[in-house]
Amino acid sequence: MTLDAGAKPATVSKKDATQMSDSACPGLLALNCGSSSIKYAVFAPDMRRTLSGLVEAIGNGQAPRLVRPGERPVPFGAPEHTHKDLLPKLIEEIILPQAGTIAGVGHRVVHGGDRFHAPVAIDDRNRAEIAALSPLAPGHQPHNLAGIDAAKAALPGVLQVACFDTAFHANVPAVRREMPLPRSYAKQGLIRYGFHGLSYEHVADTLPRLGLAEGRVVACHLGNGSSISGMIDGVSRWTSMGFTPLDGLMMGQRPGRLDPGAMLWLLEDFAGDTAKLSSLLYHKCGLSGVSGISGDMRTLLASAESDAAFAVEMFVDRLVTEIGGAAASLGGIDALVFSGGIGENASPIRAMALSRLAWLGFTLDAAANDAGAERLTTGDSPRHAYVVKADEEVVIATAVAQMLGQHVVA
Ligand SMILES: Nc1ncnc2c1ncn2[C@@H]1O[C@H](COP(=O)(O)OP(=O)(O)O)[C@@H](O)[C@H]1O
Ligand SMILES: CC(=O)OP(=O)(O)O
Ligand SMILES: [Mg+2]
Repeated sequence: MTLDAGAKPATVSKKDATQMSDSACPGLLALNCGSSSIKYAVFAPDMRRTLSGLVEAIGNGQAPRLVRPGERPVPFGAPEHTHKDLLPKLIEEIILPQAGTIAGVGHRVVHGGDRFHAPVAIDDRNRAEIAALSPLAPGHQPHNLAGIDAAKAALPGVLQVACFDTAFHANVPAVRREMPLPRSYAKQGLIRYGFHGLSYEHVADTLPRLGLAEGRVVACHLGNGSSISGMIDGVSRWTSMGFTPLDGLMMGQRPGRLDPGAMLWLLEDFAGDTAKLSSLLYHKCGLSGVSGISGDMRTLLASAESDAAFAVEMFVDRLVTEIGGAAASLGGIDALVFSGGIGENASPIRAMALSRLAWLGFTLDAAANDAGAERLTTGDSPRHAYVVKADEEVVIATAVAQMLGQHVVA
């Protein structure tokens, strides 16, 4: 990740950092406000994680839960509570009492538009620019701003850094970034930005350890929001998401790719009420709308209802279709990566997808998949599939450390 400001990072060795006392080593707080969750982590300057947790199931009709490593989930707020309601309490009552001194806070910001291609220190001017992008990510950007405001109120004067989900996809070639519209629209910024870039950056950082520093990798971030990144040598060259996080795969509440004619028909059906159409597309479609039961993959996999099975089947069908599209666009595929809450945990989804991808050279190792192993394919499989645990937080904290001039060498 490169820096927007021309800061020259000083280098702190991991050994030096671990020899300092905690008070001499103020921490870095990473906040990841997603569509249905708030993930947090505090890191020491050597990128050791000293605290982490999440609040999940926000805005899905259930009571949100606070989940901390090694502890039972506990209710945290009421079903009607939004990210904005929960963030001050989370930061002031849960995170800060255990975090020690905080030197900087980094935030996931879903949309950077054509303005932000690298992390920036947040000031009033660029906060306003981030806010102006809210209509392009209404299910995310307001939550990201709520995180920025809550952290600023709790930690006045502390550096706040915005890290953009869109930045990773800046190298997608124009022929895939632009849409088949009159090109004047692309000049106005109506292009495919792609999202989940912080998660894909972590995947790209992990590829060398898997022996995949070079080659064509299709990475699937499957969470409440889901997308695919087609990478060549760790650089994004294809994305399933578009101008907004509505495009591409079927998601928890969002439909993914739709016939534009269907949108026109819906808009007429809603008598031109775009707010009503937006609410349908961001909150009432996908797994939730199709099943009529839940947008939560755990619930659907545990259900005996045929509508749950139908929604799951549609999710997998869309997934393998987009993986095939990414592979065709990259000119082939050398490896597949699953990440995100579904990608990491839902072994039946991975099994269904990999079984249907045998034609691309993936031979499922059912026992490894069921056991949650890192490699999901047999030793003699022509191509391999892996699980990489999503970690947007370490990418965010690294950007904050660099902004503070602490480039840690492990
Ligand atoms: N053990 C599991 N089995 C199946 N699905 C799971 C499991 N754990 C989490 N998930 C699914 O992961 C999704 C949430 O993914 P996550 O990446 O945490 O969300 P977010 O996009 O809000 O960050 C939900 O659909 C949830 O049901
Ligand atoms: C961009 C996006 O869909 O994010 P999330 O997975 O947090 O909904
Ligand atoms: Mg997510």
